[in-house]
Amino acid sequence: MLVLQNVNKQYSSITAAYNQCISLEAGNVYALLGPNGSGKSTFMKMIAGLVKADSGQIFYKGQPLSCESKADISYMPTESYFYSYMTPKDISNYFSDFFADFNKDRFYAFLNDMQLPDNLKAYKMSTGMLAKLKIAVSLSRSSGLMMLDEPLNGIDIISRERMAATIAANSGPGRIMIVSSHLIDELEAVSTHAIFIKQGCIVSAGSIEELRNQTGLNLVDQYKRIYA
Ligand SMILES: Nc1ncnc2c1ncn2[C@@H]1O[C@H](COP(=O)(O)OP(=O)(O)OP(=O)(O)O)[C@@H](O)[C@H]1O
Repeated sequence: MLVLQNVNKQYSSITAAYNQCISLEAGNVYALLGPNGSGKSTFMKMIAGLVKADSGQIFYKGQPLSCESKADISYMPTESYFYSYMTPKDISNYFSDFFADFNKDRFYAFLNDMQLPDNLKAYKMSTGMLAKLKIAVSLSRSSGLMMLDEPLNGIDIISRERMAATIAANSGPGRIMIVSSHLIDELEAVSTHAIFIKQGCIVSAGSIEELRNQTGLNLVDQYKRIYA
């Protein structure tokens, strides 16, 4: 459903050369793993069309990326992107104006589940509340390809497990979910596949079960073996 062929992005500090063909299938949750600066966000931003690859090609549902395909692809950045004066209620109006697939009922159900008030301005929210709000906004769209960049950052340990489970519960047969995180334990519990990135290159990828069988290690120990 999503194919990257020899995609390459050159920055002065690093060449992100995802120098192989990788294919991602609907129904799966991909844990995108790697240390700081390894190229996880760049990988997602190229798929979202926010960073232009210098070479290589990206195909979504059999077609090169286009305006139509981008309408079905969502990317949640690491940073908070809300206007400080907006409440969740304002944010739901704002996003439903921007995105035809934004479902307000689903958004309010997430607010309720996450115990976020709909009338509190963003500047009054804690880091964790803003992180949950970003997840609520992202999951309220019906994109076929959903990418969440470090969604668990700033969320307390109890809520984190719930948030990870909520993300996994919103994957499905018609959707590819790609989630980056340094919280590998939480992510392993809810992912079907893992992609390890090192200095801009994919160094290992596959289903979590396959990778466990091949290496005899859980994801944390595979991570240590690759990067330590
Ligand atoms: N706009 C940019 N201009 C120049 N270099 C950039 C730019 N964006 C990213 N980079 C470089 O590309 C490399 C990969 O960055 P990226 O943000 O993709 O890493 P990451 O794996 O998401 O890191 P982290 O875990 O810290 O978020 C880094 O060396 C970074 O400095």
